[in-house]
Amino acid sequence: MTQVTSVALRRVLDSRGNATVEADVLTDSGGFGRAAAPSGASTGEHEAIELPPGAAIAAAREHALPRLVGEVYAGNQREVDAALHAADGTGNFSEIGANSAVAISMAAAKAGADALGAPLYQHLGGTFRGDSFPVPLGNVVGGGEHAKEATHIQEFLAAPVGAPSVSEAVFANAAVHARISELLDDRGVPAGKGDEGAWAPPISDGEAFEVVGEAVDDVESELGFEIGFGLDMAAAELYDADEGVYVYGDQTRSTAEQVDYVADMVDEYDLVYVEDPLDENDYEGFSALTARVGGGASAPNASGGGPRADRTLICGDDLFVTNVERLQDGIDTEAGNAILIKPNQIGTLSDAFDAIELATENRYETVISHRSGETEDTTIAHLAVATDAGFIKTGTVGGERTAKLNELIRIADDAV
Ligand SMILES: O=C(O)[C@@H](CO)OP(=O)(O)O
Ligand SMILES: [Mg+2]
Repeated sequence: MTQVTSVALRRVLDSRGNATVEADVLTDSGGFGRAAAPSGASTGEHEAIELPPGAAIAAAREHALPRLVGEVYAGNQREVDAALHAADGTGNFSEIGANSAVAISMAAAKAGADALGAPLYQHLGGTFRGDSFPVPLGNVVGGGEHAKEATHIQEFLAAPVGAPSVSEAVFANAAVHARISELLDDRGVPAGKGDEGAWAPPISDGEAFEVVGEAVDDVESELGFEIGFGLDMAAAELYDADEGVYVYGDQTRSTAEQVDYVADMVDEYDLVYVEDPLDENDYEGFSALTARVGGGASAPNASGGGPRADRTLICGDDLFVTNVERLQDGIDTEAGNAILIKPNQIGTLSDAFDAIELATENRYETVISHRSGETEDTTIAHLAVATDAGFIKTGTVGGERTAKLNELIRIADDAV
């Protein structure tokens, strides 16, 4: 029923106007799945390798398709993903491209779900999933690698941790985004948008903290539930390894100063979430900051599940790159208490699941994430529900972002 009978690959557009890989997987009973690879701009140096789409497609056609078509069952995700690894043979997908691998892996999951007649989240997570939803982290102001002449910090995020439903959470983030536009207008600041649809105003990080803090407070009072404030600092992009300092325009901070700066911002703005506050190789700095503001990596979760609002989440994205070995190093050194999960960083859904499982066993919060270059693909919405993730980071506005947010609303409405 779920035996793979064909895999088609093509180049399609992503949200930045670049080419990316799309895969179609078909099974013998007519199950069909289509998925496309996203692409990062602030990529971690330890990520699986993305090849130019044309090269990734050619290599996957040559090496992977013979191991998939007529050979594996789309309903057996581990078998599909093992075939992709065997076809690649390198450990980091540099032969067939992590972009080809992830597109095929996700398309196979959808084809398996289709053949079995189950929604994707249920195929991936089992029949008891679908009642608990992630808190959407909404990028509302940003710069870094996602927008020129804007803030040094890559993402200022709204985190509607008190929203009574995922739909209200999604609309709360859109309301914060809209409120920021008004506040920037009041200040006479013009603002275009960055790669993920966040406002990209030419203001200092300090001013962005003020504007986002005010917008979050305004929308929180208007809607009557708690909206937290978070950041993705993408600090590896700020770090000058030769000098050992973080560079914010003409200001620099040593590692100790960076830890102090982040801890001060956590206190001042009551941050619920800080991603990549330090360089992607600085486990020590992550553990120092986690000990200071993260409540310790093994702090008990007072609510017994779901988002851990009792502590600031210190999340590793470029640090862990969805990789179980790097996460294990983090667990051993108590570096961070949350992990960003991006399937294309590691190349397959099975590898992403392994990282989620290891994180959960060790009380690390999981945050399922988009990339700055995206498509209309909605797999990550299903992955978040399937794994009971506490958070999803997938933007606030813009078609490729709302595709995932609206899919969460549909899942909650039993409409998928
Ligand atoms: O750093 C990040 O978390 C992501 C997504 O927001 O950006 P990119 O895809 O450019 O790595
Ligand atoms: Mg990040």
